[in-house]
Amino acid sequence: MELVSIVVIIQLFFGIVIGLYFWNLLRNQRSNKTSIEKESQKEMEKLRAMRSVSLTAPLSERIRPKDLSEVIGQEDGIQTLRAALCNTNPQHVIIYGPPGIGKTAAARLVLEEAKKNKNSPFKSASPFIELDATTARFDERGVADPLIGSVHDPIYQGAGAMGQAGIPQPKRGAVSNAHGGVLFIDEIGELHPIQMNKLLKVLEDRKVNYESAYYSEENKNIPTHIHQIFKNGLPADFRMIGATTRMPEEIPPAIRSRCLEIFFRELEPEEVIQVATRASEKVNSKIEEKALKVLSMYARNGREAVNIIQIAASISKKENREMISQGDIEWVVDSSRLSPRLKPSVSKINRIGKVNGLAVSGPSTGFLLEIEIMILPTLSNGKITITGIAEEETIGNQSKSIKRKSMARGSIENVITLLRSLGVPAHEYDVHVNFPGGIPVDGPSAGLAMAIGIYSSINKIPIRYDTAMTGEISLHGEVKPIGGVLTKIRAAKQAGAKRVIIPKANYQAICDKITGIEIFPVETFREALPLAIEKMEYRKIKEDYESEPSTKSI
Ligand SMILES: Nc1ncnc2c1ncn2[C@@H]1O[C@H](COP(=O)(O)OP(=O)(O)OP(=O)(O)O)[C@@H](O)[C@H]1O
Repeated sequence: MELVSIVVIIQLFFGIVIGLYFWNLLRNQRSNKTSIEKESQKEMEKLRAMRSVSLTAPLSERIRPKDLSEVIGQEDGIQTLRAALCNTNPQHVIIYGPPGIGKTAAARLVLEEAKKNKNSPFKSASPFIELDATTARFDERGVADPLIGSVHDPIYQGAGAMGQAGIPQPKRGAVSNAHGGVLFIDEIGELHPIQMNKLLKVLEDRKVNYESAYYSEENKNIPTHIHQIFKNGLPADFRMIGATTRMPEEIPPAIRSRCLEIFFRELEPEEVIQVATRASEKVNSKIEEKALKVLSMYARNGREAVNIIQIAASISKKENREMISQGDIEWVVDSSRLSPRLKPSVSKINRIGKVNGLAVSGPSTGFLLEIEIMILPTLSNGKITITGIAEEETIGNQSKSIKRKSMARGSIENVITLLRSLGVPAHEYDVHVNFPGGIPVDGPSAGLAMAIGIYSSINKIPIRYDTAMTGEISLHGEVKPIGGVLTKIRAAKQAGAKRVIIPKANYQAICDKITGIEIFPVETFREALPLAIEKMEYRKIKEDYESEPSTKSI
């Protein structure tokens, strides 16, 4: 009897101990939970307080165009963008252009425009997902990849309840979030080559395939949706809009070949004025006309124009003035150390050995380039000196590039041979060609201008100051096509040229849309010459070299 009561007492004792242990555990859990909740409440308070504070949005955001028609100066680019995306079969596109000219603004608006077409595959709920390639870094082990997505394997911290159960969890990337809509990749040229290759695969397959060493088809713990994703991939059917300030050659050909390429151009001073005027209206300020003029000399793009207005408006308001003055703009320009827009203009007189060439820098910025040529009787077989141009240039892209000697020298040699074949004794002179201004020039497209310049110097015939020209020249005097012709024509017009000579092979009907400048498409040097030099003098030259037998092939 006594033994029984001892056993009961012991059982009771252990029962109480175990009970106390679990009770304590439960209490700890509860107090843990309450302290987590308390902590969370405190953080929520802080979050609410943070959310209640907001500075005003930058002006460039507030005046961001709300409709494609509000994007100034990019009519051609936008027309192509519409053609690419607002139809029954939208295409992937890449938009090239310098910074701050409306690429992002247009990309953000085109999906909304496309949705208005009832035959468009985009639906009202189609998403627009934006990703900045400069910050879309990924982890090589595949733990995190904001573009493609990744798999959280059970070993990773934060894998949660599923992780504890040994379940790998696929995490969506931007390509899947954009499913059924548009994925906008800003600065696509900065994407890491590995991400670029993965992106290509997704564009091809229209889905993302995930892999994990922790995935097993037999694992019954894994939920059906995860089995589905590992077996069939995650849908990623979208249209991509890439934007870049890089040159097309710097973008991998594989991605370029899948996209329609669209070029946005630098804004002209009058267009910068339009953006600035809208910006000043938005901040309820008026602006002097002279102030706008100064602004357009310094702001290279829409974003710069808006930023200048924002600061100038706050100066004028601080001084209780409604009007932004020329002085306000000058102050901003000076304190921001802005240098004036490079704005070469044609000279006012016809000159010997001075010719208006045309160059393109970046994807779509054109320049007028006054090429200077000086000749001196040679001391030893005709020396060629070139200044103002890189002696060596790099061609290719990020993954593969080669360096080569500047093509300008080869181009001048061609020109000299051509002139000699025309009976012009170019070899009897030392020729010095100078490209002032440090503008990057590609040698071949300045061929025609150099030929005209050397011809003018040797024959002492002035070149027309109102005429600009571009074109590669062959040994037989043919004017060969070059790149960026529309940009160059616009640059010629901007610089005050009234006439421009271009290769006939570059002429397109679209050239006629550019008003205020006469365009002369030519096939040969012989056609270009009378257009480029003073009329009176041409008659004489014509007589001279028509007597030369070697000109027949020209
Ligand atoms: N063509 C334009 N028409 C109207 N506003 C413009 C234009 N270009 C720029 N802006 C103004 O400048 C701001 C910046 O433009 P946006 O971001 O579209 O330029 P971006 O070409 O995408 O530049 P980045 O390459 O630097 O991203 C816009 O919010 C708008 O206020």
